[in-house]
Amino acid sequence: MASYANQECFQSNDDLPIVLLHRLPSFNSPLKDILQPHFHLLDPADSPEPASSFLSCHAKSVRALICVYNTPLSAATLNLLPSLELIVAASAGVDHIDLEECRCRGIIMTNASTAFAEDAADHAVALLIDVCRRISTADRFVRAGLWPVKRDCSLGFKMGRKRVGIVGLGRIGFEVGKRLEAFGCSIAYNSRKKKPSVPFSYHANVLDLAEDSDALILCCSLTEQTRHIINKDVLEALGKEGVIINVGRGALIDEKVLVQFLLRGVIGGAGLDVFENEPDVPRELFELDNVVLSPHRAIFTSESLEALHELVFTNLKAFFSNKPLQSVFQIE
Ligand SMILES: O=CC(=O)O
Repeated sequence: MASYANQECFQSNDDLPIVLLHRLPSFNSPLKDILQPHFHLLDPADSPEPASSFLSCHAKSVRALICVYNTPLSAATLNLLPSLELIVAASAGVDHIDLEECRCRGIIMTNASTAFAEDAADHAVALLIDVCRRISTADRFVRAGLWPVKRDCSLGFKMGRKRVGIVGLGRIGFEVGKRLEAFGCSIAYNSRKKKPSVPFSYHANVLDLAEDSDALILCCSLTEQTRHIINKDVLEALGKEGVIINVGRGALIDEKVLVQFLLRGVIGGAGLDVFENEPDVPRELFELDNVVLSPHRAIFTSESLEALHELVFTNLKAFFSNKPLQSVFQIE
């Protein structure tokens, strides 16, 4: 359990560095209590004014902003904050933030990948095991009362010793690789650059990676370069026993093609935590036993939220004391 004891003693709100909150969902509400003694928090949600006039009124004083979960942060909102220097993204993915605007203005960004990596990786591996071993299907079978009346003879696939390709070897991807190595899988990856000192083999493009893999696990960020990185050709290369797992963002995959390929048996199965138009999930997938679905919850454990709150606190403290930040997201 982290300690947030007051390291400095402030007399009033006027002494505190000002931090703006951008739409805090209820599961992050402890964050407010953690930050309140150390920062003067501005939360447009607490004000009767419309968010834009609230922002213009406080604009000059705001140097740091916390952007929670996936609420869009557009150039128009950023333009209301001319003094902004730091965005603390309380998410691993930052595709909801106008990165181009941040890059032009030299705004620094931190994200939550260090806090979320282990739990997101556990979820990716759980989806892979579930797709291969049909655990959710077996659960539905038992709950439907079918066991006493018929035998479940559907065969799954062995997961150990498979060739797994990881797309995006950031913190989450690396944790996935570590876990699957312990299952005897051979691990390869694709990312923008080959990583020095990583024990996994590198493929410079996703198509080659898919050709050499029994399962692909998507852990990369969604950017203009990675949108639909998993297209018809990549899925065909993965092949009819191949499995795809996505804990990154839905739009990494051309979802219409994926659905067609699953229905026609062009690929072997999918474990999906994220979708192109959340919370809409293509209904055709509901009938398929080789597909496991979860509602964008790979990072949701109480421990990872606790780690997130600690990371947000640490980064804000470091920023206002001119110390190095953790988990800086490189905007390219
Ligand atoms: O999907 C969750 C995140 O990006 O943190």
